[in-house]
Amino acid sequence: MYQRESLTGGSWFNLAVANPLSRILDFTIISPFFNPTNAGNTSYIASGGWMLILGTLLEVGRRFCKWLYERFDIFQYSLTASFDEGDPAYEWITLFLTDKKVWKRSRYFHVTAATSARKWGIKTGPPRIAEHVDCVPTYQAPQLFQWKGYWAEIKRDAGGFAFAEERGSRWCRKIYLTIYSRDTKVLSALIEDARQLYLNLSQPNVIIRTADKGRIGLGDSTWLESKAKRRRPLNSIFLQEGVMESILEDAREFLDSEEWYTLAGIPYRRGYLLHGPPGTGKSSTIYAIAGELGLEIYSLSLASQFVDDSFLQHSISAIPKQAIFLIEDIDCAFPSREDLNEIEDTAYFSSFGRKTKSGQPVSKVTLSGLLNALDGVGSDEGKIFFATTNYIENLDPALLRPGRIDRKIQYYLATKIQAEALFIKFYPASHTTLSSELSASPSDQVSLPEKPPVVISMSERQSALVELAKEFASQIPEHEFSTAELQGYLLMHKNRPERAVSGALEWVEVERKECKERIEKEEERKLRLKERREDKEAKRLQGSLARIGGTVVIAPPVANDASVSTIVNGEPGTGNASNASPTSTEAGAGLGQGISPNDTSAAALQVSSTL
Ligand SMILES: Nc1ncnc2c1ncn2[C@@H]1O[C@H](COP(=O)(O)OP(=O)(O)OP(=O)(O)O)[C@@H](O)[C@H]1O
Repeated sequence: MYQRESLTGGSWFNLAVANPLSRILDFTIISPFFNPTNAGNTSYIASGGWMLILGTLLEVGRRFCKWLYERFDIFQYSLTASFDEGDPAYEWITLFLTDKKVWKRSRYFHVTAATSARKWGIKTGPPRIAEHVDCVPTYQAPQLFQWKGYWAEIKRDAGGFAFAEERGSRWCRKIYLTIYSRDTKVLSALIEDARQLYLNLSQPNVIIRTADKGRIGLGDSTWLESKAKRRRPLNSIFLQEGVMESILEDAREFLDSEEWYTLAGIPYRRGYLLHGPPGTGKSSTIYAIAGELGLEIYSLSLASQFVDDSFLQHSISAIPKQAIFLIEDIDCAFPSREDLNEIEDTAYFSSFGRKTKSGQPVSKVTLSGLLNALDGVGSDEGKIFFATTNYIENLDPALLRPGRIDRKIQYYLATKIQAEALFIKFYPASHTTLSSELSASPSDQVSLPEKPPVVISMSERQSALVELAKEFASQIPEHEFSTAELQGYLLMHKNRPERAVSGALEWVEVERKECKERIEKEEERKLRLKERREDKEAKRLQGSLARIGGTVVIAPPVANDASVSTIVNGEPGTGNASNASPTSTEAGAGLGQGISPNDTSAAALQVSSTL
């Protein structure tokens, strides 16, 4: 009775709405199920029912409003975009925020001294605490700022673990940009503004991105590591005449002809292979071209233990349009037969994966995986593919076919002309002092006669240096040393061009001697490996024959493996007779022991039956 009174008496709500409804409920819906004499209980249940209906109506109303809001854009006054770390757009926006000094009210900063993380060399963050670190605001608390009259807000995720199939988890960072406008063009304009700023600021540098397995995860965020390398002027690289110009022209033409490729139905991509001895300028060429064309480099090492076929596919498809995809030392994925044998014999597992004894990593990428990745969707968007190798002969013809590799450019050891150009570049007249200009220093007293310092004009110094360069070049043998080696030598005499010239002949002799020793050591190593392999094969064969009741006679190695015949006999029914063949390979196969085709020297094993 008390409850009924409290519901029906007193409040405006009960009088105006609840009362009539509860009566209806009382008499039409609920009453038939209860005893009419028990009026107190009935009204309690009726009020509950009414509350239920009211709640339902409110929820339906809320959902309806939400539906209207989402569908008809009535109440929306802002647009929000999110940026994932690892995506190039994330970098554009962080640089934009830094440039707009949005960090001013930030209270949290990330400090880094790692050069790889300090990207543009601009004054990022607050006034620098020290020149040796970068302070970058974390934007963990939302920050409001104005851009071209629009209010915007920035917020960064504190981070969270995102899980990616097969690849474990990574710490995922996002930036949310909310702009208080209903026009998507405003948002696009802001992002374009950020991109332009990024391009302008990074112009003196080439941005090189590398894939990072540690944080690979959802979406396309594979290229998490990036570093900025100072652009290298084209004229600081000395190649055979016209080589640099022709690559550059070809790449420029390619970048300008997207429409032509589309009309012709040809996949819009271009591949270059730079091959030749180490230290001849292959990588330097690529960096210089990237700087000249304003392209970013996405560099992947096939030797990395986390790079397998699916990673390769994923990372190529994550490269944006008009960028350079670079694979250095592409041959490492396809070792020569000799290397394969070595890997087989000596491979060991380190904490960084499988390596040969000499420390050469063994790639997990297969040829078909690489071909698929290069042919796949990801490779079809104006990407320029560059690969370098020291051993073109190890590459499969399938990889070298046009469409995958459109141009092959050979690099050579330095010529005299290159040596001369390098010398001149090394000693610019404006920054070089000739020893004749110096008063003899104590260290020079032994080798140089004491002379009073002389004053010479810049042009005189210039012509003296040109003469020195010619003299230097005349002492360097053609195609014997790489440009990197010559550079290393000149670095030893950075401020003393005359010394560089006078010591060149001696240096050549020393280098030749060291090179000879290196070659001899390498040959010895190969010989030891070969002997060990032959020994192993002999033991394997002996073991097999012992099992089937034969004997093995090991004949001395012969010069021409192919001329050696192997006689295999064994118990009837073991298949030996039918498998007897002139090559040890087949003989081995007949015994159920596979011998690699390269082991023809193992054909020196002559096997005869005791039966
Ligand atoms: N042709 C060249 N002109 C100017 N500098 C060169 C040239 N070749 C090599 N160098 C110098 O030698 C060093 C190594 O060069 P780079 O890495 O480009 O050679 P590479 O052919 O790519 O070697 P590797 O095959 O071992 O990767 C760089 O510092 C570069 O400045």
